[in-house]
Amino acid sequence: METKNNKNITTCPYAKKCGGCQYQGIDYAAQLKKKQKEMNKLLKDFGKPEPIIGMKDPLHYRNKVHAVFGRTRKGEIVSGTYEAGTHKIVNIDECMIEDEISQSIIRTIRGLLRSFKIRTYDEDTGYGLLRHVLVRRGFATGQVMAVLVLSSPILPSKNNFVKALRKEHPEITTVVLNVNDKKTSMVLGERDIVLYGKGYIEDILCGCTFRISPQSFYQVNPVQTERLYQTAMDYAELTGKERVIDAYCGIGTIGMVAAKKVREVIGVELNRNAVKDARINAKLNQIKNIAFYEGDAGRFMVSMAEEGEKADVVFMDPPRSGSDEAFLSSVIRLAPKRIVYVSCGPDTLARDLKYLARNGYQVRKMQPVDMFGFTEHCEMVVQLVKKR
Ligand SMILES: C[S@@+](CC[C@H](N)C(=O)[O-])C[C@H]1O[C@@H](n2cnc3c(N)ncnc32)[C@H](O)[C@@H]1O
Repeated sequence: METKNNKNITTCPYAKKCGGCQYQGIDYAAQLKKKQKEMNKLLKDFGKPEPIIGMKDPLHYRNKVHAVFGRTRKGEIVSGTYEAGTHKIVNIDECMIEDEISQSIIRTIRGLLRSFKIRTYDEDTGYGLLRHVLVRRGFATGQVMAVLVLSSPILPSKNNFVKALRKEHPEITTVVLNVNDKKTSMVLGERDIVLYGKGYIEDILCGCTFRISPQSFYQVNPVQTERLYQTAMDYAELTGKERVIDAYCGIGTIGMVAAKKVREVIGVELNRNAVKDARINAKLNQIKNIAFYEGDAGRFMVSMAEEGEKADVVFMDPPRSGSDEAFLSSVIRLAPKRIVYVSCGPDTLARDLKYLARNGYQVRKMQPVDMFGFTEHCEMVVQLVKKR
């Protein structure tokens, strides 16, 4: 596989079965053109998006690698991804967009299973232990977290297993056992048991240090995330006096990057573990003008609007499904001067922009950022300003 930006890149051998990279075999410059065209078309009612910010190196950018484990009919242990639209596992040795160190950790785990007599989980029968492995690496800190998702809290010979794993990969700084004993397509269960290290990793973005727990959301492409957040800060036009809301805040990244430039930040997030990380992150970075609330962003905004609260700037970064009417209608009541909408779902972004444009906001700037090379996905940052 070629590693440079604009050369033709040979197609990944798993491309068809995996289905994760829709732009396989397409030159990176041509991928960017396709995304630009797509964004221009989708968002044409609101103006013309800026030229897309592409990656310097579009390979191995993902800091999070997930592999599902199972067996073939012949009893061979396999790990990789589900074949598109099925529950058949495609055994993957190498992926061109995932972090290489994390991939090699997953291969090592696959190799260790037999000698430790660890059975992979069978979805149909419910027997077996190892369901998934998730590896996350802090690109700036080098810290690595391996999460073993098991159907039971008991991993036989766990200390020796961790020792054998760390012997091959001394770069691993923490190992967590996640218990998922439900018949579900969700990867992670609710309970985490720390087998080694601190149970989380840290990474650095835009000069702030962030603690990331197994269950918390963290952007998968940290190099482009810095450019994304920088654009979001520029679009917020902060002067130091603002009261800012960071909605759908995850571990508090956007709010904390903004905190140095504003009077006060309020963050809201649904995931309890992410809120816990966010609060610790504020302390870690000695940021005192920020507070985090756990809950649904829509409900939180409704209650703020009912209490007659105001905000100067609202950052919103919802999941791919976008925001909801409770949230959007309350934002309108809070009447911020600017809304900075960060989106990984351009279709739902277009839907939500339509609502905001009908209710007193004007789209001023739109910046596509490529966070997901080789896939059809595109991240967007949009600046909306309140009409006079
Ligand atoms: C795309 S992530 C963005 C997180 C963060 N802004 C960042 O850049 O890392 C979306 C976040 O919204 C959270 N979320 C999903 N539904 C939510 C809801 N109804 N209310 C509040 N947060 C929600 C998710 O847990 C996730 O952390």
